[in-house]
Amino acid sequence: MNSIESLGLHELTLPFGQVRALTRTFGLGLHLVVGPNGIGKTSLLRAIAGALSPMTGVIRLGDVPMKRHSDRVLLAPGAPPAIPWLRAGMLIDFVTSLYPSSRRSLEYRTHVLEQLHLSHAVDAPLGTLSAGMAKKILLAATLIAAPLVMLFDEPINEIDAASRDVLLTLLADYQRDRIMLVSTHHVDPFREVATSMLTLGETGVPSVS
Ligand SMILES: Nc1ncnc2c1ncn2[C@@H]1O[C@H](COP(=O)(O)OP(=O)(O)OP(=O)(O)O)[C@@H](O)[C@H]1O
Repeated sequence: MNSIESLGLHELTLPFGQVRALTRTFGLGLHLVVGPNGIGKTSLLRAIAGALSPMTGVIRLGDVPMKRHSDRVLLAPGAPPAIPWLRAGMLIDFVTSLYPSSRRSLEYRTHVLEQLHLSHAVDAPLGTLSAGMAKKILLAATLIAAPLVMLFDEPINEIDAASRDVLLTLLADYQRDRIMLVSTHHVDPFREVATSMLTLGETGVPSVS
């Protein structure tokens, strides 16, 4: 699978956690990354996003090193940047402005914000948002920027059940034309939408569906 629509990890070893000589290919769809605390799930997502340099190994999108495709990958991190005065909507608009070739329409932006009950939160400074609202802002920015590779670090931590269901629906809409990696400790909510599951710290790589 060497088309642009495949994300390949080749003998990847990371400086933190226990990712050692990991080889794996992800196609279109949603892939779970699971494993115990500290094993290296976040580090793996950060490496794919270009925020952490591997010790050894290569990450490729199709045949090309991922670092030459920085406009095609975005990580929704676990927590917002420490810029408390920044209005949430400005963060969304700045992030999405970096993805001109993939970002979605204003109608979709409005749809996502309404569905996640964020319409009023966009005017609030990040530092005044609850953890759950801040998490939803980060998720919304990624969903609206919509690059080929979307990475979500523990996306359903902190968010309420209704928002979780909305998020799962929004993610399902991208199953056919995006490569999504989701790190999580909660597999069950994703069973319907997940294509595969990578379990770090185990030799086997069980399939979800
Ligand atoms: N910048 C850093 N400097 C030093 N150690 C780090 C750094 N980033 C991560 N680590 C360490 O690397 C290990 C893996 O961290 P990582 O956050 O990737 O794990 P994780 O699997 O996502 O854990 P959790 O499930 O608790 O979120 C941890 O022991 C962590 O303390």
